[in-house]
Amino acid sequence: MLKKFQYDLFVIGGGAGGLASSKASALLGKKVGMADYATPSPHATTWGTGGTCVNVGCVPTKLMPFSARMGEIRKDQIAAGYQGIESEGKHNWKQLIETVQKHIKELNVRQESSLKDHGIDYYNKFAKFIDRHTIELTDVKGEKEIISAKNIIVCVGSRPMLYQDPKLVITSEDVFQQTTPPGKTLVIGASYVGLECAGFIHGFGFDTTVLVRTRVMRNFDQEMAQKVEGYMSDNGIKFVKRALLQSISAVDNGKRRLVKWVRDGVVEEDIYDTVLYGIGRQASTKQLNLESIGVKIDARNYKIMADEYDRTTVDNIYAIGDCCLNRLEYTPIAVMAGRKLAKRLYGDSNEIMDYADVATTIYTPIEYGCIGLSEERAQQRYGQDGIKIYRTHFKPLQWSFRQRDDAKYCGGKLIVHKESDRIVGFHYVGPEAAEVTQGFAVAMKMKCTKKDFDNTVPIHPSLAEEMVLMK
Ligand SMILES: Cc1cc2nc3c(=O)[nH]c(=O)nc-3n(C[C@H](O)[C@H](O)[C@H](O)COP(=O)(O)OP(=O)(O)OC[C@H]3O[C@@H](n4cnc5c(N)ncnc54)[C@H](O)[C@@H]3O)c2cc1C
Ligand SMILES: NC(=O)c1ccc[n+]([C@@H]2O[C@H](COP(=O)([O-])OP(=O)(O)OC[C@H]3O[C@@H](n4cnc5c(N)ncnc54)[C@H](O)[C@@H]3O)[C@@H](O)[C@H]2O)c1
Repeated sequence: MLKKFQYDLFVIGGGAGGLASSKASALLGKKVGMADYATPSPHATTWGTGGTCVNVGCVPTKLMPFSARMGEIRKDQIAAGYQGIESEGKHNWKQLIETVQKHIKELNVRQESSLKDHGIDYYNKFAKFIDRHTIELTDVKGEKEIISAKNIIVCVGSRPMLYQDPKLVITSEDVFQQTTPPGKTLVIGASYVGLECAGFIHGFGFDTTVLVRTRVMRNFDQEMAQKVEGYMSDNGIKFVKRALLQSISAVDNGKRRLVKWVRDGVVEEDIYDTVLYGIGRQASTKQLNLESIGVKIDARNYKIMADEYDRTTVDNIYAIGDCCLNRLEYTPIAVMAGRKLAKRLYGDSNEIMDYADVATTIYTPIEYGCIGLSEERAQQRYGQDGIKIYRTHFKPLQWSFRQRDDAKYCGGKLIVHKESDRIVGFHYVGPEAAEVTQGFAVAMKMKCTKKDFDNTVPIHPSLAEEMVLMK
């Protein structure tokens, strides 16, 4: 019998969700194709296979803070008796970028060979719908080809939101590739991207200011947000709060940026070498032709409307990851959603994603990890009398080598629903927040109670100190 479609499944987007769903489908015996194409940023930055996380997201944003911390550790090494490192030393930004990019290139190659190993046809081409089963693919030279598929998964992710003068401002997409040091930097936005970038730029010794429209980390537990902000500002990062950006213009023969903002009705200004936007992201769905084939997208942010089974409004088209409405924008979420979707489509599973109690970490100079509700949200849900808060403050053992006044910002908080004794919020500010929070994520998934927590024996006395106080 003549096969009607070239592919059982075609995946648009080769990021976290695309790689996971295409490989899982191929392992279940399906003929799979995948297109991935990074449209250049306004600064002509582009990248290879693997999507946001590998190229311009998790991987570089974690390598940079780790690298920045190495400078900090130098001071501890001296106190711990290491010799010959007394000089402050200079940091070479270009060397750092080359090292980070080398690692990313290795990941790109690994991704491509893994696709080959799975028998997946990979197209480094921009995809656009012609109809619900037909896709036009365009390569970098503008050459086109058409493919057809029975099912299609859209996981095109998102790109940084650009506000004023994109040519005068860089984003998280550009900063990891530019070999010239950022110099004096203004970061606009004070959530994940803004604070992580401000943290590592300052960590490498550059004068750094964060322009904050409302509050720092406004969607997070505010007590914890104040700890992160306090630590960062005690260490020299400046915060300009309740400030509305007014204009950005090129000065000094185009080399620097004059930025004006309004605060308390007064216009203030300063000149920076670099201005970086970290003001959120927008789904990359605009040029996909989705609406004309019947796939509904949200008019405000162009996100695809998909149900709990990841079905769009067209029955052979599915959507996962950052391009979907009301999804958490994290790599492991896109990966898990992709695998589960493949197993529902081609395996015997009916399992859907559970988005409750997902752990997250912001890799700020002092890391913050959390799971579940903030104190503010818990109060809204259960009322002020319906919850009990347990707090701890501690000095991390590894910070004992020298006097650190900023240790006061380390701390944690458990939010407990009084009636059921269930822990509904976990918050931690301190070293290795990602690892600590990850460990607790399982307990939260198992609907751990405060009593379970009290009965858990810690691994190490220093952890005991951190945890006992929460009891
Ligand atoms: C700076 C930064 C740091 C981050 N750090 C973390 C972190 O520490 N932990 C974490 O969990 N998450 C982190 N994230 C979020 C994480 O990167 C995303 O949630 C994840 O990449 C989403 O995966 P995705 O598959 O939905 O989309 P993406 O990874 O964005 O992949 C989409 C792919 O589709 C391609 N594409 C788009 N349109 C087309 C088209 N028409 N044709 C062909 N290809 C197309 C894109 O170029 C891209 O390669 C970070 C994000 C950023 C920006
Ligand atoms: N560690 C991690 O897991 C990690 C790291 C980076 C990014 N991410 C993911 O990427 C997504 C995007 O992160 P993000 O930080 O870009 O977006 P975000 O939506 O989390 O925060 C954007 C911030 O910019 C502010 N803002 C918006 N417009 C502004 C303006 N004109 N002027 C000043 N401030 C403005 C907002 O108030 C908000 O605080 C997040 O949802 C997150 O899930 C995750």
